[in-house]
Amino acid sequence: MFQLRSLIVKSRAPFVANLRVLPISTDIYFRATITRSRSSTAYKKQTPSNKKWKPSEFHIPNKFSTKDENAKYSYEAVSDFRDKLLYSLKDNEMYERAKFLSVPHSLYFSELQNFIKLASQDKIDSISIDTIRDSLTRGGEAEASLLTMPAYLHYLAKEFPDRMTKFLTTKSFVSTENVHLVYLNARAMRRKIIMHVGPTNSGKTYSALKRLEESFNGIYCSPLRLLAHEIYNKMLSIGRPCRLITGEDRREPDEHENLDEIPRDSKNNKINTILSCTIEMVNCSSLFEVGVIDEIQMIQDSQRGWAWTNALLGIRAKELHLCGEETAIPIVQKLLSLTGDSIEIRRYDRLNELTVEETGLDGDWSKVKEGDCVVTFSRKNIFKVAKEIELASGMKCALIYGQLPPENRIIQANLFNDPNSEYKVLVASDAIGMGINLKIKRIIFESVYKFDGRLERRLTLSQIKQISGRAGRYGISKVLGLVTTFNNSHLDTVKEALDMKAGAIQRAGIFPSGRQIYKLAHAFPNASFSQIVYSIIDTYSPSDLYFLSNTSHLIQLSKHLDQFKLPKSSYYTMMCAPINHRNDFVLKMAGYFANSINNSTPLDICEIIEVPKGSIRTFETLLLVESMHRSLILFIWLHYYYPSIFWNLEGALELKLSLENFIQSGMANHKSLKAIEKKRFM
Ligand SMILES: Nc1ncnc2c1ncn2[C@@H]1O[C@H](COP(=O)(O)OP(=O)(O)OP(=O)(O)O)[C@@H](O)[C@H]1O
Repeated sequence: MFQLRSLIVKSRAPFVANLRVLPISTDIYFRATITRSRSSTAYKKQTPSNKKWKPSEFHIPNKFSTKDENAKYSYEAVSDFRDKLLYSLKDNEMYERAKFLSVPHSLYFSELQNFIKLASQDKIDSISIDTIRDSLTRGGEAEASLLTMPAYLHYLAKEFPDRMTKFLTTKSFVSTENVHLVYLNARAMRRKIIMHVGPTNSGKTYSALKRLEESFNGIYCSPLRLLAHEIYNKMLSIGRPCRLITGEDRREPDEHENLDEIPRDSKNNKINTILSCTIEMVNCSSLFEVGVIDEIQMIQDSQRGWAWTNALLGIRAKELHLCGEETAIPIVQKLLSLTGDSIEIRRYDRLNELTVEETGLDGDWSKVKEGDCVVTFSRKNIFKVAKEIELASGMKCALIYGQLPPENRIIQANLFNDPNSEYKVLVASDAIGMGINLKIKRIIFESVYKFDGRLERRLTLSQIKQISGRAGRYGISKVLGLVTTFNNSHLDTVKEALDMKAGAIQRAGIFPSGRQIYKLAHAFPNASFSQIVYSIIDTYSPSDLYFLSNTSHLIQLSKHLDQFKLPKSSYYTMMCAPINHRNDFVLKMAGYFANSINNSTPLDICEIIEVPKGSIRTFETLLLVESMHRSLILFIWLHYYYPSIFWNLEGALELKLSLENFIQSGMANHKSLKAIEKKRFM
């Protein structure tokens, strides 16, 4: 656990002492790994006759398949899956979850063997061997248990309904039937949906935005903060009053416009504006003439897909434009067949050709040229690669990565786009993978594998297409787009991905709604935050149309916040708040903020965080300042929900600007940043 320095955090701040003692267990859900190995004979002995279980399936597939593209299957993990399931379901923590839903002890343990036998014979409706096997190999017992526990409880409810009444009541609260009817205001209208589909750089968003510009009032939903900022600035630049709402930033038109000159709605005298927001911040209550949802294929994203489902079902726009990949057509059609909205599909072709080069860079950074963007997948690698490129090629690199505040990303993007700047190369993470228009001539994949927190996974077809699509943007870059790889051996993977069609999307992500949380919190008045979260996960019924978005971050967050006895009314706010559960500093600050909510203690962030003196000399300081910035963003977010607790917004915004300037000074000097020994910062 790192120590906060008094230099950076004012020592009189009350939380400093607290922070040092808070136990943060990052391995609660990811501790289980696959350790036992089996010989192939043992594997054969255990393997049921089911033909799906072929050892060949458990190696990294050479070719992309639409079914599974990425998992590094471990054959050992599959061979003893019965033991693992039994072991994980017998775990006391698992039984506690069942107990919370009033499952009798005797029933829970007496039926376990039977359930596992049936599951291994693929005779349990709600779960297939394939899914259990996938999750065992991907995430170990902990992840598999997130799937098998609900399956087991559903099995018990089917076989012993009289003994599972509480489970059945809770299940009815989180039902996935008629999700579309939750949005009654949108259901009260017949919307016209126009779906713009095609490859990257084909002008889909351009066409939808043209319609938005002409509209009386409208909403643009972005997959990224940076893109929401880009559209906000674009609208202002053409004289359209625009609002911006992202998890961390809210801007109203009166900061930029003369209010008297702005056209007003004749009925309620409200200003007619365009709203540019990140998709999680979508407004489903106001009525818009035109709405635009960008990158609709993200509806299948395991973490964030729910936000696209929510926007698609909930936006109250007479005309709703969806931009994205062709693969999203089936799921959109299925959902719209329920809502009764009309749909028109417009197809687009790529405006600029995209070519994969004949060879990679052969592992040689001196082959990098002006206008290249090198894509790599960790913050640590971004700095390392940039340094190597600057040494090998003599060209300066701009850097863009996920943790960098959007304001700093914009500065870096502008430095790269400006032909007169000395920054000729961009080194970026996949944060540039969607929508953003950068003057990139060639994309270079430093690797085609990305660590997802547990395993190195090959990039998906969609990721490779999206990232490659940043090269040769029509109207910005005058040349055709080029793509290559740092390692020659990765080139075929990229070629293959760009030639392949991704499979159709069949299911949309969903996430517990505020209403469900409210109902459950009332049904279980003494329950902790994590018990409420588990009760949703455990009673969720699989559906052909929806899947429950990845909840592991929510579990970790809720367990952490359990220590602070949050009021129930805050559960949903904290669930949606911008809290990166992998960032210890932010997680601790979230706990501290939760404490303030619990005690109704007013908090001035300027009393807690201050900009460090001097300059950034180490990666650690840069990361710490980035984490402080993220905590500040969380504070600002909470201000909008609890203004009397999280007060002094003006001071917080000033501090935000100072931190961004400080970060910028570190970025300008990134080549001379040093690492101190603690690697965990990176
Ligand atoms: N008709 C047009 N006239 C001028 N510029 C255009 C036109 N159509 C597209 N562009 C420009 O081409 C680039 C790519 O367009 P756009 O962002 O709409 O592509 P897209 O299909 O949405 O791609 P992606 O999915 O990669 O975001 C943008 O810079 C856009 O401004």
